[in-house]
Amino acid sequence: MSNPSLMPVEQALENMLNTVSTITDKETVELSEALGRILNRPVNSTLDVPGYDNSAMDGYAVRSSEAKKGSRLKVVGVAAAGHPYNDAIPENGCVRIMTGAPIPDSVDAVIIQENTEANQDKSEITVLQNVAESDNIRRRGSDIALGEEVIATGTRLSPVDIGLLASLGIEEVAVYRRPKIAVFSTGDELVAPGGKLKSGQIFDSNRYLLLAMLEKMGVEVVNLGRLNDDLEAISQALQDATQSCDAVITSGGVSVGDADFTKTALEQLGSVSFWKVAMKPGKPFAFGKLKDTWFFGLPGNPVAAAVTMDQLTQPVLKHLAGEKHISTESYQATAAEYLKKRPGRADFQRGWFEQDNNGQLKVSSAGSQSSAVLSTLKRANCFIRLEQDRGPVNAGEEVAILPFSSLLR
Ligand SMILES: Nc1nc2c(c(=O)[nH]1)N[C@H]1C(S)=C(S)[C@@H](COP(=O)(O)OP(=O)(O)OC[C@H]3O[C@@H](n4cnc5c(N)ncnc54)[C@H](O)[C@@H]3O)O[C@H]1N2
Ligand code: MOO
Repeated sequence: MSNPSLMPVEQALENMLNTVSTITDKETVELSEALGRILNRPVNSTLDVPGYDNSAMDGYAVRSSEAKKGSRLKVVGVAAAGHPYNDAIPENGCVRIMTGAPIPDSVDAVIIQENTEANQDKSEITVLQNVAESDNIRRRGSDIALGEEVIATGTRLSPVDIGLLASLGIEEVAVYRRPKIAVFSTGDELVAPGGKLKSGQIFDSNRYLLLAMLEKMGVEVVNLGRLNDDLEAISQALQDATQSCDAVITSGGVSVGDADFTKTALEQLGSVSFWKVAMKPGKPFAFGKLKDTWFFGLPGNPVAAAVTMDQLTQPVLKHLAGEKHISTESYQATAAEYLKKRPGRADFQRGWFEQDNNGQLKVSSAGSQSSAVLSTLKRANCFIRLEQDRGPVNAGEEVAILPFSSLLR
């Protein structure tokens, strides 16, 4: 059933991830510039968080042994966030305390305001309920302890990470240099958007799609434009890209047609590790190297270019960029309809999934699965991932769905 000249998707990914090594250069960036950057070494806390025992509630700081139901305590002072109470507290005394305020010495609990009754001038309270030691106290270091690792190497910094770093007072972080990735498209028929189409011409959509996906990845992009189906021009562009780029991504010209020169150019100048993957769309994907620059030859059909960028190239570029913990979200969903599928290649069908009234995930086809039809990629919110050797899917069968990654949204 399988075509031996096509490499299974998992093997293609493994091959690339084992071949490509992570960038070694690092740099220091300020916190305000760090969003989406990848941490080059772990961040350990230089503080205890919280930095001191403090109150979780508005109420009264008390000695739990004295604050028994019915007992009366004298209010000897006030502690608020930013305004600690530093004096001694006499026997059967307590301190009015606000949320976030440091816990004064010699008390061990906070009784919430609702469990007390204050006299007219609020100089005394009556305890309405017992309180136990440590009640309503947020202990020093209970969130993060001094020295604890808070963010691991290889983490792509999220807004939450940025907030966490700020809470620790960290203003600079060590990150990997961003990879520099060149993109060009090939095809005599291609016209840049804004131009005028002559007979037999189409607009170059792939380059814009790929550049946008790369921008979302946070890499440095180099737009090398559109090239004619010309071996010399393509060879020159590939050589130019090796001067300064970590990787070059092309679209088109990797199939078997008379004008498919990209792969030929790479074979002459560098080396092709593999060509043709058992996936649909995306079969004529090529991977190789040109001097120190990695090469990803994506197919020309727009959906095949998008799928191979998302499913094959993205994980490898993340690895190149230093990102660890690269995972793909995948769920089981019930096929709402019959899905065509032939054994031989793993399908990444464009689907639309949603939850039905019972909370069950249902998925249906987004329409045409032709790799030339970009509009159904727009109408989809997931890929329906069907294994290489399986046949069609009947309505009601369970299938794997991959909700679109941030690159496609
Ligand atoms: N005899 C065979 N023919 C084809 C095979 C095959 O195995 N045997 N594979 C098919 C598959 S699968 C795909 S996908 C395409 C990929 O071909 P290429 O990568 O060589 O791409 P082109 O031939 O240059 O173009 C294919 C198609 O895509 C359009 N295109 C190209 N670049 C762009 C762009 N930047 N923006 C928008 N559209 C683009 C191009 O006009 C063609 O229509 O080959 C099949 N053929
Ligand atoms: O990559 Mo092609 O899509 O399978 O037409």
